Amino acid sequence: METKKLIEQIRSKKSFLCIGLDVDINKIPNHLLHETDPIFEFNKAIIDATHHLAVAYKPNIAFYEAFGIKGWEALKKTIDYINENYPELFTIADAKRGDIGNTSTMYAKAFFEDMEFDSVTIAPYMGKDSVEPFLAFKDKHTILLALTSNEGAFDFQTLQVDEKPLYQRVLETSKTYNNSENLMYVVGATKAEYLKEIRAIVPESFLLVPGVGAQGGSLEDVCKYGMTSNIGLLINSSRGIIYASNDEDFAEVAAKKAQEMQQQMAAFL
Ligand SMILES: O=c1ccn([C@@H]2O[C@H](COP(=O)(O)O)[C@@H](O)[C@H]2O)c(=O)[nH]1
Repeated sequence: METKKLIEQIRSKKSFLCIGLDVDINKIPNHLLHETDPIFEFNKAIIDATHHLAVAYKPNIAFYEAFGIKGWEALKKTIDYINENYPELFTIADAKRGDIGNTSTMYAKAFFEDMEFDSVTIAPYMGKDSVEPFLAFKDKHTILLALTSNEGAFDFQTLQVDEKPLYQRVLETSKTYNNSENLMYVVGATKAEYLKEIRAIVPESFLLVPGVGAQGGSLEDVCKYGMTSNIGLLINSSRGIIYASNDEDFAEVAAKKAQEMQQQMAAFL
Protein backbone atom coordinates (compact mmCIF):
# COMPACT_ATOMS: atom_id res chain seq x y z
CA MET A 1 0.00 0.00 0.00
CA GLU A 2 1.22 3.50 -0.86
CA THR A 3 1.78 5.70 2.22
CA LYS A 4 -0.61 8.30 0.79
CA LYS A 5 -3.46 5.72 0.92
CA LEU A 6 -2.69 5.08 4.59
CA ILE A 7 -2.77 8.82 5.30
CA GLU A 8 -6.11 9.21 3.44
CA GLN A 9 -7.56 6.38 5.52
CA ILE A 10 -6.35 7.98 8.76
CA ARG A 11 -7.92 11.29 7.81
CA SER A 12 -11.26 9.79 6.76
CA LYS A 13 -11.61 7.53 9.82
CA LYS A 14 -10.06 10.09 12.19
CA SER A 15 -8.07 7.20 13.59
CA PHE A 16 -4.51 5.96 13.58
CA LEU A 17 -5.33 2.90 15.62
CA CYS A 18 -3.59 -0.39 14.91
CA ILE A 19 -5.20 -3.42 16.50
CA GLY A 20 -2.82 -6.18 17.52
CA LEU A 21 -4.11 -9.67 16.77
CA ASP A 22 -2.06 -11.54 19.38
CA VAL A 23 -4.37 -14.49 19.64
CA ASP A 24 -3.79 -16.94 22.46
CA ILE A 25 -6.08 -19.98 22.28
CA ASN A 26 -6.17 -20.05 26.09
CA LYS A 27 -7.67 -16.56 26.21
CA ILE A 28 -10.36 -16.73 23.56
CA PRO A 29 -14.01 -17.30 24.51
CA ASN A 30 -15.02 -20.92 25.11
CA HIS A 31 -17.86 -20.94 22.59
CA LEU A 32 -15.33 -20.43 19.74
CA LEU A 33 -13.35 -23.52 20.67
CA HIS A 34 -15.98 -25.69 18.93
CA GLU A 35 -15.24 -24.03 15.57
CA THR A 36 -12.94 -25.75 13.03
CA ASP A 37 -10.56 -22.77 13.15
CA PRO A 38 -11.15 -20.89 16.44
CA ILE A 39 -8.25 -18.47 15.91
CA PHE A 40 -9.53 -17.35 12.51
CA GLU A 41 -13.13 -17.07 13.77
CA PHE A 42 -11.90 -14.92 16.69
CA ASN A 43 -9.94 -12.63 14.33
CA LYS A 44 -12.81 -12.39 11.84
CA ALA A 45 -15.23 -11.31 14.58
CA ILE A 46 -12.77 -8.71 15.94
CA ILE A 47 -12.04 -7.33 12.45
CA ASP A 48 -15.73 -7.16 11.45
CA ALA A 49 -16.56 -5.31 14.68
CA THR A 50 -13.65 -2.83 14.57
CA HIS A 51 -12.60 -2.22 10.94
CA HIS A 52 -14.30 1.22 10.81
CA LEU A 53 -12.39 2.37 13.92
CA ALA A 54 -8.90 1.13 13.05
CA VAL A 55 -6.58 1.68 10.07
CA ALA A 56 -4.20 -1.23 10.63
CA TYR A 57 -4.04 -4.75 12.04
CA LYS A 58 -0.89 -6.30 13.42
CA PRO A 59 -0.82 -10.04 14.01
CA ASN A 60 2.23 -10.88 16.07
CA ILE A 61 3.60 -13.90 14.20
CA ALA A 62 4.79 -15.64 17.40
CA PHE A 63 1.18 -16.27 18.44
CA TYR A 64 0.55 -18.14 15.16
CA GLU A 65 3.89 -19.95 14.94
CA ALA A 66 3.18 -21.36 18.41
CA PHE A 67 0.31 -23.35 16.85
CA GLY A 68 2.35 -24.84 14.02
CA ILE A 69 0.61 -25.47 10.69
CA LYS A 70 -2.82 -24.62 12.12
CA GLY A 71 -1.46 -21.29 13.33
CA TRP A 72 0.01 -20.43 9.90
CA GLU A 73 -3.28 -21.40 8.23
CA ALA A 74 -5.24 -19.17 10.62
CA LEU A 75 -2.80 -16.31 9.90
CA LYS A 76 -3.07 -16.68 6.12
CA LYS A 77 -6.88 -16.87 6.31
CA THR A 78 -6.91 -13.73 8.49
CA ILE A 79 -4.78 -11.71 6.06
CA ASP A 80 -6.75 -12.97 3.04
CA TYR A 81 -9.97 -12.02 4.85
CA ILE A 82 -8.71 -8.47 5.44
CA ASN A 83 -7.34 -8.07 1.91
CA GLU A 84 -10.55 -9.35 0.30
CA ASN A 85 -13.08 -7.58 2.52
CA TYR A 86 -11.33 -4.45 3.76
CA PRO A 87 -8.56 -3.71 1.24
CA GLU A 88 -8.09 -0.19 2.61
CA LEU A 89 -6.63 -1.60 5.86
CA PHE A 90 -2.87 -1.61 6.39
CA THR A 91 -1.47 -4.95 7.54
CA ILE A 92 1.66 -5.49 9.62
CA ALA A 93 3.42 -8.81 10.14
CA ASP A 94 5.06 -8.31 13.53
CA ALA A 95 7.78 -10.87 12.86
CA LYS A 96 10.98 -9.04 13.85
CA ARG A 97 13.07 -10.76 11.17
CA GLY A 98 16.41 -9.93 9.51
CA ASP A 99 19.33 -12.15 8.42
CA ILE A 100 22.09 -12.26 5.80
CA GLY A 101 20.92 -10.90 2.45
CA ASN A 102 19.75 -14.04 0.65
CA THR A 103 17.86 -15.22 3.75
CA SER A 104 16.24 -11.81 4.24
CA THR A 105 15.05 -12.00 0.64
CA MET A 106 13.25 -15.24 1.50
CA TYR A 107 11.65 -13.65 4.58
CA ALA A 108 10.55 -10.72 2.43
CA LYS A 109 9.01 -13.04 -0.17
CA ALA A 110 7.23 -14.98 2.58
CA PHE A 111 5.59 -11.93 4.16
CA PHE A 112 5.12 -9.66 1.13
CA GLU A 113 4.44 -12.10 -1.73
CA ASP A 114 3.05 -15.29 -0.19
CA MET A 115 1.26 -13.85 2.87
CA GLU A 116 0.52 -10.51 1.12
CA PHE A 117 1.18 -8.27 4.14
CA ASP A 118 1.77 -4.55 3.53
CA SER A 119 4.64 -4.41 6.02
CA VAL A 120 6.88 -6.40 8.31
CA THR A 121 8.86 -5.55 11.46
CA ILE A 122 12.64 -6.03 11.18
CA ALA A 123 15.47 -6.06 13.70
CA PRO A 124 18.31 -3.73 12.57
CA TYR A 125 21.12 -5.54 14.36
CA MET A 126 22.54 -7.26 11.24
CA GLY A 127 22.68 -4.00 9.29
CA LYS A 128 22.31 -2.80 5.71
CA ASP A 129 22.42 -6.07 3.76
CA SER A 130 19.88 -7.63 6.12
CA VAL A 131 17.39 -4.75 5.72
CA GLU A 132 17.70 -3.74 2.05
CA PRO A 133 16.12 -6.96 0.66
CA PHE A 134 12.86 -5.93 2.39
CA LEU A 135 13.14 -2.33 1.16
CA ALA A 136 13.41 -3.52 -2.46
CA PHE A 137 9.66 -4.33 -2.55
CA LYS A 138 7.66 -1.45 -4.03
CA ASP A 139 4.73 -0.20 -1.94
CA LYS A 140 5.70 -2.52 0.91
CA HIS A 141 7.00 -1.14 4.21
CA THR A 142 9.86 -2.23 6.42
CA ILE A 143 9.30 -1.29 10.05
CA LEU A 144 12.67 -1.17 11.78
CA LEU A 145 12.95 -1.60 15.55
CA ALA A 146 14.38 1.71 16.79
CA LEU A 147 13.53 2.17 20.48
CA THR A 148 11.35 -0.63 21.78
CA SER A 149 8.76 -0.48 24.55
CA ASN A 150 10.29 -3.06 26.90
CA GLU A 151 12.67 -2.55 29.83
CA GLY A 152 15.41 -4.48 27.99
CA ALA A 153 15.54 -1.63 25.45
CA PHE A 154 18.01 0.01 27.86
CA ASP A 155 20.45 -2.95 27.59
CA PHE A 156 21.68 -1.86 24.14
CA GLN A 157 19.45 0.66 22.38
CA THR A 158 20.35 3.64 24.57
CA LEU A 159 24.07 2.85 24.88
CA GLN A 160 26.38 5.56 23.52
CA VAL A 161 28.03 4.70 20.21
CA ASP A 162 30.39 7.42 18.99
CA GLU A 163 28.73 9.86 21.40
CA LYS A 164 25.17 9.12 20.34
CA PRO A 165 22.70 6.52 21.61
CA LEU A 166 22.56 3.41 19.45
CA TYR A 167 18.87 3.92 18.55
CA GLN A 168 19.82 7.31 17.03
CA ARG A 169 22.58 5.60 15.01
CA VAL A 170 20.00 3.08 13.77
CA LEU A 171 17.71 5.90 12.63
CA GLU A 172 20.49 7.89 10.95
CA THR A 173 22.20 4.96 9.23
CA SER A 174 18.95 3.41 7.99
CA LYS A 175 18.17 6.66 6.16
CA THR A 176 21.20 5.97 3.92
CA TYR A 177 19.88 2.56 2.79
CA ASN A 178 18.58 2.04 -0.76
CA ASN A 179 14.81 2.63 -0.97
CA SER A 180 14.80 4.12 2.54
CA GLU A 181 11.51 5.84 1.66
CA ASN A 182 9.93 2.45 2.43
CA LEU A 183 11.07 2.61 6.06
CA MET A 184 8.94 3.06 9.15
CA TYR A 185 10.16 2.64 12.73
CA VAL A 186 9.01 1.00 15.96
CA VAL A 187 9.12 3.32 18.96
CA GLY A 188 7.52 2.20 22.22
CA ALA A 189 4.81 4.35 23.79
CA THR A 190 6.69 3.87 27.06
CA LYS A 191 9.54 5.91 25.54
CA ALA A 192 7.50 9.00 24.60
CA GLU A 193 10.08 11.29 26.21
CA TYR A 194 12.53 10.31 23.43
CA LEU A 195 10.17 11.29 20.62
CA LYS A 196 11.51 14.83 20.28
CA GLU A 197 15.03 13.52 19.52
CA ILE A 198 13.58 10.83 17.25
CA ARG A 199 11.55 13.37 15.26
CA ALA A 200 14.69 15.50 14.83
CA ILE A 201 16.20 12.59 12.85
CA VAL A 202 13.11 11.18 11.11
CA PRO A 203 10.73 14.15 10.94
CA GLU A 204 8.20 12.62 8.56
CA SER A 205 8.53 8.83 8.87
CA PHE A 206 5.66 6.75 10.17
CA LEU A 207 6.22 5.33 13.63
CA LEU A 208 4.54 2.14 14.80
CA VAL A 209 3.97 2.71 18.51
CA PRO A 210 3.16 -0.30 20.73
CA GLY A 211 3.00 -0.14 24.51
CA VAL A 212 -0.14 1.82 25.37
CA GLY A 213 -2.58 0.19 27.80
CA ALA A 214 -1.16 -3.01 29.31
CA GLN A 215 2.45 -1.72 29.12
CA GLY A 216 1.60 1.69 30.61
CA GLY A 217 2.44 4.08 27.71
CA SER A 218 0.39 7.26 27.26
CA LEU A 219 -1.47 7.85 23.99
CA GLU A 220 -1.62 11.58 24.72
CA ASP A 221 2.15 11.91 25.20
CA VAL A 222 2.84 9.98 21.99
CA CYS A 223 0.50 12.26 20.04
CA LYS A 224 1.91 15.40 21.66
CA TYR A 225 5.53 14.62 20.83
CA GLY A 226 5.33 12.23 17.86
CA MET A 227 2.70 13.56 15.48
CA THR A 228 3.71 15.09 12.13
CA SER A 229 1.82 17.11 9.52
CA ASN A 230 0.91 13.76 7.91
CA ILE A 231 0.12 12.22 11.31
CA GLY A 232 3.05 9.80 11.09
CA LEU A 233 1.78 7.52 13.84
CA LEU A 234 0.19 4.10 14.09
CA ILE A 235 -0.60 3.44 17.74
CA ASN A 236 -1.04 -0.24 18.54
CA SER A 237 -3.13 -1.89 21.21
CA SER A 238 -3.41 -5.68 21.38
CA ARG A 239 -4.53 -7.16 24.74
CA GLY A 240 -6.37 -4.00 25.79
CA ILE A 241 -8.78 -4.42 22.86
CA ILE A 242 -8.99 -8.07 21.88
CA TYR A 243 -9.24 -9.46 25.44
CA ALA A 244 -11.45 -6.75 26.91
CA SER A 245 -14.05 -9.52 27.36
CA ASN A 246 -13.70 -13.28 27.04
CA ASP A 247 -17.42 -13.85 26.88
CA GLU A 248 -19.80 -14.15 23.92
CA ASP A 249 -19.83 -10.32 23.68
CA PHE A 250 -16.02 -10.15 23.09
CA ALA A 251 -16.22 -8.48 19.67
CA GLU A 252 -18.74 -5.90 20.83
CA VAL A 253 -16.63 -5.02 23.90
CA ALA A 254 -13.49 -4.89 21.71
CA ALA A 255 -15.31 -2.39 19.46
CA LYS A 256 -16.16 -0.23 22.51
CA LYS A 257 -12.49 -0.21 23.58
CA ALA A 258 -11.39 0.58 20.01
CA GLN A 259 -13.91 3.40 19.85
CA GLU A 260 -12.59 4.91 23.09
CA MET A 261 -9.10 4.99 21.56
CA GLN A 262 -10.36 6.31 18.22
CA GLN A 263 -12.12 9.16 20.01
CA GLN A 264 -8.96 10.05 21.92
CA MET A 265 -7.07 10.07 18.59
CA ALA A 266 -9.72 12.12 16.77
CA ALA A 267 -9.12 14.94 19.28
CA PHE A 268 -5.57 15.27 17.89
CA LEU A 269 -6.60 15.39 14.21
O1 LIG B 1 8.76 -2.50 21.18
C1 LIG B 1 7.85 -3.30 20.97
C2 LIG B 1 7.72 -3.98 19.77
C3 LIG B 1 6.65 -4.81 19.59
N1 LIG B 1 5.73 -4.99 20.55
C4 LIG B 1 4.59 -5.88 20.27
O2 LIG B 1 3.39 -5.08 20.24
C5 LIG B 1 2.32 -5.77 20.88
C6 LIG B 1 1.90 -5.04 22.14
O3 LIG B 1 0.84 -5.72 22.78
P1 LIG B 1 -0.02 -5.10 24.01
O4 LIG B 1 -0.90 -6.24 24.40
O5 LIG B 1 -0.80 -3.93 23.48
O6 LIG B 1 0.94 -4.71 25.08
C7 LIG B 1 2.84 -7.19 21.11
O7 LIG B 1 2.58 -7.96 19.97
C8 LIG B 1 4.33 -6.98 21.27
O8 LIG B 1 5.08 -8.14 20.95
C9 LIG B 1 5.86 -4.33 21.75
O9 LIG B 1 5.02 -4.45 22.66
N2 LIG B 1 6.91 -3.49 21.92
